[in-house]
Amino acid sequence: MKLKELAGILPVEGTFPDEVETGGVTSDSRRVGPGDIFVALQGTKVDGTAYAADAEKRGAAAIVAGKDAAITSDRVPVILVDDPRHALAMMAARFAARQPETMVAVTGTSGKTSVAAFTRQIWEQAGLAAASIGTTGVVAPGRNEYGSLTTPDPVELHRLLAELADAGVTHASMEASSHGLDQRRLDGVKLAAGGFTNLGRDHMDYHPTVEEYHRAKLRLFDALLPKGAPAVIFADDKWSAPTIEAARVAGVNVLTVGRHGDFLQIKRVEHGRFRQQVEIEADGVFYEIDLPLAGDFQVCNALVAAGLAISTGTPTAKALAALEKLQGAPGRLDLVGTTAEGAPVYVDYAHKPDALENVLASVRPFTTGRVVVVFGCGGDRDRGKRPIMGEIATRLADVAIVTDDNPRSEVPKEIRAAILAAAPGAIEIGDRRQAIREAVAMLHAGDTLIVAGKGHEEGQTVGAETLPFSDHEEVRRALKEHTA
Ligand SMILES: CC(=O)N[C@H]1[C@@H](OP(=O)(O)OP(=O)(O)OC[C@H]2O[C@@H](n3ccc(=O)[nH]c3=O)[C@H](O)[C@@H]2O)O[C@H](CO)[C@@H](O)[C@@H]1O[C@H](C)C(=O)N[C@@H](C)C(=O)N[C@H](CCC(=O)O)C(=O)O
Ligand SMILES: Nc1ncnc2c1ncn2[C@@H]1O[C@H](COP(=O)(O)OP(=O)(O)OP(=O)(O)O)[C@@H](O)[C@H]1O
Ligand SMILES: N[C@H](CCC[C@H](N)C(=O)O)C(=O)O
Ligand SMILES: [Mg+2]
Repeated sequence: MKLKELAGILPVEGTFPDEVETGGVTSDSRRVGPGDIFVALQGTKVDGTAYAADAEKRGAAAIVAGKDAAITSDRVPVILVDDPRHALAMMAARFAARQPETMVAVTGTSGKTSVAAFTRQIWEQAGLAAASIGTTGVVAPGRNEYGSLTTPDPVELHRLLAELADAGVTHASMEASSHGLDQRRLDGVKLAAGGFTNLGRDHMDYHPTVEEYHRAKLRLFDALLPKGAPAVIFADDKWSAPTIEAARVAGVNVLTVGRHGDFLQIKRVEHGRFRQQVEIEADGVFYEIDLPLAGDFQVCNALVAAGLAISTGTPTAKALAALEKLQGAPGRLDLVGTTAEGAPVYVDYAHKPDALENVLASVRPFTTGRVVVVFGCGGDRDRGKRPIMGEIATRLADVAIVTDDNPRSEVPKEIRAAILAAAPGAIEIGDRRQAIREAVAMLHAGDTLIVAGKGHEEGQTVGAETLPFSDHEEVRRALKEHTA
């Protein structure tokens, strides 16, 4: 592609020789090949402008950087723009030039992975070639692979979307993380609809205030969705009202779901350990749904997913009927087994306060005995959430066991101490395997155990090393020992 064809994204018209030919775009100098455009980003760790010379040496055809960058070159054009991350994403979209026709994105503190997976499953049941992209990776026909970020970097994302389109995928759902939205990773993706689940404390090590965190999430509605596009918003969260308000101001078509929802309204829920009965009203028609998932929050996720599918063309009755066959996303209130006396053991991904609060509250209605929780907090992550999660665990569980969850470079005992400071009566067992074993061993009939924080993860990161570790496997092993 000629550099001048990128006018509109880059201010190149008339400034550079027409013959500058470009082959692709990257923000990583180490990946620059001859003819690529290198975009120098101001990162959170290093300043990408420091690598411009390196990129030039590797054959970059042009360098793009922020307005205040001090880069000069005698050999290649240096183009300064207001927002280099946006320019990177838009160029990546232009080079890829294709994506699945119908794409939706969901944001919120909790529930994104579940909603993305559920939307894909509803489409699949409607006979469509569908994909989902998020924390648990990419799932598409004949493809199921793990990825490292919830919202991939734009160059990788647009490459992936082109691959999916080439493979015949017509519908794709993806997670829009606040980092992804803030860093413009989704810019250039043509979205047909957007979803919002909830907002709570998360990533306070990245976003200075919760308002700025909310602002980042709102980019989905005011910067990415076209005017008039459906915005499916869960109506029962404490952040629903400001979200609905902001989405209306942005000019998108707000469709609310939940107990206070207008588009899909929950009339009644009967909670069970393995499934729940839900009555929904949509456009004056009542639907009885036998949802094969536990946890009130899964009703929210299922409805946001149904809303996204319906608003992008799946008939309401079909989308709601599909909810009866949903499979939970791996590690999200995932029933691994029961003790001989019938006490269920779930593996869950709650690693932030609101998620922990929700998951513990959601098992209470069907727990006649004690709610037992095993959890920890990750190292090198938001330290402020530790006492908050300690308080939640002791308030909502009858037995709280504090253990390790990816201590990374921190001293594990100090992380545990920060949780325990707000968790009087909690039991401390640093070794996660032992913690799970002891929790399973103490279960009686009527109890429920939740092993929270790791969900689908398959490792425990201690220092710089990630040791293989799976909560699923540990629970299975402990259940076997317990019943032997
Ligand atoms: C804090 C954060 O979000 N960082 C992301 C960000 O990196 P950065 O721009 O800060 O990178 P940096 O290391 O400071 O480097 C600056 C620039 O110099 C370039 N560079 C660097 C070295 C070199 O030799 N040459 C060179 O060109 C880098 O490629 C980069 O463009 O942009 C990169 C490309 O998109 C991401 O890979 C990277 O994610 C890191 C790995 C990460 O851990 N991110 C997490 C926190 C994250 O994004 N999580 C969210 C939410 C998770 C959830 O709650 O579900 C997610 O979407 O996954
Ligand atoms: N709608 C919801 N409301 C509150 N908590 C939820 C909701 N959905 C899921 N959770 C809790 O959050 C955990 C993570 O769910 P999920 O992976 O679907 O969310 P996510 O937004 O993708 O999270 P992450 O940002 O960590 O990837 C679940 O295991 C559960 O504990
Ligand atoms: N995407 C999140 C996941 C955290 C999961 C939890 N197990 C932890 O390690 O804190 C992060 O990397 O911060
Ligand atoms: Mg996720």
